[in-house]
Amino acid sequence: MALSGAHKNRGELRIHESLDELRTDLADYVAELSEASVKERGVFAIALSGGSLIGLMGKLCEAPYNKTVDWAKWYIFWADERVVAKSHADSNYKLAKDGLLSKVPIVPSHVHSINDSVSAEEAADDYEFAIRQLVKTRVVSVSEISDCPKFDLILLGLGPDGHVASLFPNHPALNEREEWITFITDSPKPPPERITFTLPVINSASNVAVVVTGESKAESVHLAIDDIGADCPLIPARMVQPAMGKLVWFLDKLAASKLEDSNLNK
Ligand SMILES: O=C1O[C@H](COP(=O)(O)O)[C@@H](O)[C@H](O)[C@H]1O
Repeated sequence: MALSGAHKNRGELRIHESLDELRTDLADYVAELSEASVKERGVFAIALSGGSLIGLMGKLCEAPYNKTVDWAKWYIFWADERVVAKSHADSNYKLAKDGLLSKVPIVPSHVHSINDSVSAEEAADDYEFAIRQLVKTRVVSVSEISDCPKFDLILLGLGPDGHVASLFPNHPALNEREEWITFITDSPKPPPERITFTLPVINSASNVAVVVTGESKAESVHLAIDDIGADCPLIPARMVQPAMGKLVWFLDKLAASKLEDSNLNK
């Protein structure tokens, strides 16, 4: 790891010299959380995002992880999904299926993807209902301080505009406090129709990791993490603040290039 650091409110920073190093650290991190969760609860409830994240998780399909991780105990969810057919190139499910899930022995019935044959609103309702059933059976545990599900791990990417999951800057979905899953039909990034975990669900997780690479995201990383005063734009990534859980940022050098030195152990 090139640098590490910690911001008092905004989590642990892991900054990597190369993408290869980041991929290995991310695979180690996910494998360790999986092992701890299976030991404690018998299952590992993990929520994925789309975008560049899945490619960065690729090492999990390789030795030693493909053999050592207890894949049969994994339950897979999506922190956000585009409301398109599962075979569509824009589908976050398809991305994860092709890049990860088809390469490791996941139990097919443990893969909880959205209903893609209904409207975005119905897909969000259906997904929340499905998660509520899994909370009842303790596949997903429940937060001690809210009525929200407590995922063992939520993995997020970051858009150059500061969006996480499908929570976009200045969008009303950011204010949703009642629903676990909400929907949007006007995403500024195509495709327009999406469902997304709400901030209360993200912030109820036991662990949240935000995985960010590339210079185009450096400004958003700075705005999400650094202390930049009251008049700074409140981008969605800055609102990711797990109440009881642990937040870790996996960054490459380019994504970290605008971070203030005071956050880094140099
Ligand atoms: O639209 C989305 O974008 C973000 C970021 O994607 P990236 O390719 O820039 O890493 C992603 O995390 C989210 O799941 C996806 O729906």
